[in-house]
Amino acid sequence: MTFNILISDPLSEEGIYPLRQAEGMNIVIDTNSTPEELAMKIGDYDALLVRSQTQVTREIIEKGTNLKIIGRAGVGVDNIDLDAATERGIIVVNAPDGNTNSAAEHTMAMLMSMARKIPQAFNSLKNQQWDRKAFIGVELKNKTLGVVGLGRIGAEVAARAKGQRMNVIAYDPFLTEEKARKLGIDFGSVEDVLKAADFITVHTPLLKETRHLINKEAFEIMKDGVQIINCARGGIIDEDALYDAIVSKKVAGAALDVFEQEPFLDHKLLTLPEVIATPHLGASTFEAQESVAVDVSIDVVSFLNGGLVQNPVNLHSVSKEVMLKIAPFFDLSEKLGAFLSSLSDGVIEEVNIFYSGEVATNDVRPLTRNTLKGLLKRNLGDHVNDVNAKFLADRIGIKVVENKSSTTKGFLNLLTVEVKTTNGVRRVAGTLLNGMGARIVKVDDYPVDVVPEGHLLYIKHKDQPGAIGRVGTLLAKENINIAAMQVGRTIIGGEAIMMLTIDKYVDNYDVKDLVELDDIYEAIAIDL
Ligand SMILES: NC(=O)c1ccc[n+]([C@@H]2O[C@H](COP(=O)([O-])OP(=O)(O)OC[C@H]3O[C@@H](n4cnc5c(N)ncnc54)[C@H](O)[C@@H]3O)[C@@H](O)[C@H]2O)c1
Ligand SMILES: O=C(O)[C@H](O)COP(=O)(O)O
Repeated sequence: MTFNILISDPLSEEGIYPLRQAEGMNIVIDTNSTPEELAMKIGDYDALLVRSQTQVTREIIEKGTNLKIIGRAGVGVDNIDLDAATERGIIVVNAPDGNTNSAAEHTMAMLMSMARKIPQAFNSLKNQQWDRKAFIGVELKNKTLGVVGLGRIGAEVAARAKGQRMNVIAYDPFLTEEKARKLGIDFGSVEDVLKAADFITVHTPLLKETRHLINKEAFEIMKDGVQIINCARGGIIDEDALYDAIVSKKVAGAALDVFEQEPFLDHKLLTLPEVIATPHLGASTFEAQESVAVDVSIDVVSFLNGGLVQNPVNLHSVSKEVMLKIAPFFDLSEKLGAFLSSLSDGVIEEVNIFYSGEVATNDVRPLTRNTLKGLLKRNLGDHVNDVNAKFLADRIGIKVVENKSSTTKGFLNLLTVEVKTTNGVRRVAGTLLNGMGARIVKVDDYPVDVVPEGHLLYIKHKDQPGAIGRVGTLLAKENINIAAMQVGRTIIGGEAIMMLTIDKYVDNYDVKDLVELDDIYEAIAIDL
């Protein structure tokens, strides 16, 4: 059997050796097609290998009628429509580790070049100027580097910065005090990091939560003369806000490898002498390119030959028998995890999942992985799936405990998820109502009956007349329409919760005024 493989971005020739030497692989390298041309020819291929340039859109995927696997030779999969691939049963694999070192080294190169104005000085020299006054830099030693996102690359950058005798302070939703102590760095909230740092480097994925994480308000709380680096993803920093912050002299320098729109030839940030930039070169080393190409090539060969893959991004690996019995709970389990990721704050230390009733008589591990997927996705992004969710939880150091009991607890089946964080314990329970779909039936100790979908608002308040009215009036003022409402309490006159379904997406900032109202204790936006 012969498989047709299309490589549509430049990959290392050494790196695709596993593909070249495998039997039955017909490899076509075509890195010049327009999106329209790619859409025309993709139907002939079993596998597509890309970097970040090829946009693997829904249209391309839908035209890929023979496509079985998409390999991303790198980390970010934001150029691939994962939903479309999953819907079409196409597995997406990436190479998450192969370019970590190169991206970290590039970040350090940008940091040092920026601090010592090396690109600007070089340009001046090339223009036949011997100018020693215009390019006075600053030392890194004893300065503070703020790292936002301490994953693979962020942690490598932090280690290197310590080698430069810098102090490092980091924020990552999965960073605990103990982990920070082991790494010899400080930890704090995003605000702590932004306030303390002389240099700030971002290393998060680009997600709804991280888009414009560094915005006008963030610049305002930073030190005067702060310098910023982005070697992660364009869009984490609001480019207009960065421009204004540089012009107003709040920010003394910016080093950018990635941009909101790529590629480009003209960019207003590049008109500023304080900005240095590279055209998305973080992973562009011989070593990284060979390594990521080897990793995806091995996975492509293995998958096409019916084997396992090392780095699945969207694979749902559930056996048919298990699938038949537990598939109805898949969506609910993910929603319970997602619900708790918004409800709980602090660093997650432990997840307890209680299965009771009939469902508990099955192998529920795929449901547990799906719950973890829901829980982790908000911070780790779309590459978390039911296959890699447990692996990621283990890597982060989250203890996961499955508890099973065939006792029914009032429902035929009940899934209860409990998350222990550094700030306490939160719990949510859900079930499937015969013919009526999924319901959340308990939040912490409060009984409710909520459809787990759309935009929800959790509000904790005192159980007394007027609370609902005050909340309704304030939401009306903000033009937030309430579609459904549930109130739950354990004792009359004690604490109670409201669960609202609202018509539009809001974040916690949008509803922060609710907790200023009398007897309203907590207001949390939950997007399912
Ligand atoms: N410039 C390049 O060529 C290049 C090369 C490789 C990777 N990247 C990009 O670098 C970034 C990091 O890659 P990685 O391999 O280290 O990923 P990773 O998944 O190992 O780490 C990302 C970290 O960001 C954290 N995070 C998520 N939301 C956050 C938030 N709101 N605030 C703070 N932290 C948050 C996560 O908890 C995680 O620890 C990605 O965007 C990736 O696409 C760029
Ligand atoms: O996400 C990544 O791996 C990097 O952004 C590298 O992208 P590239 O493969 O296009 O260089």
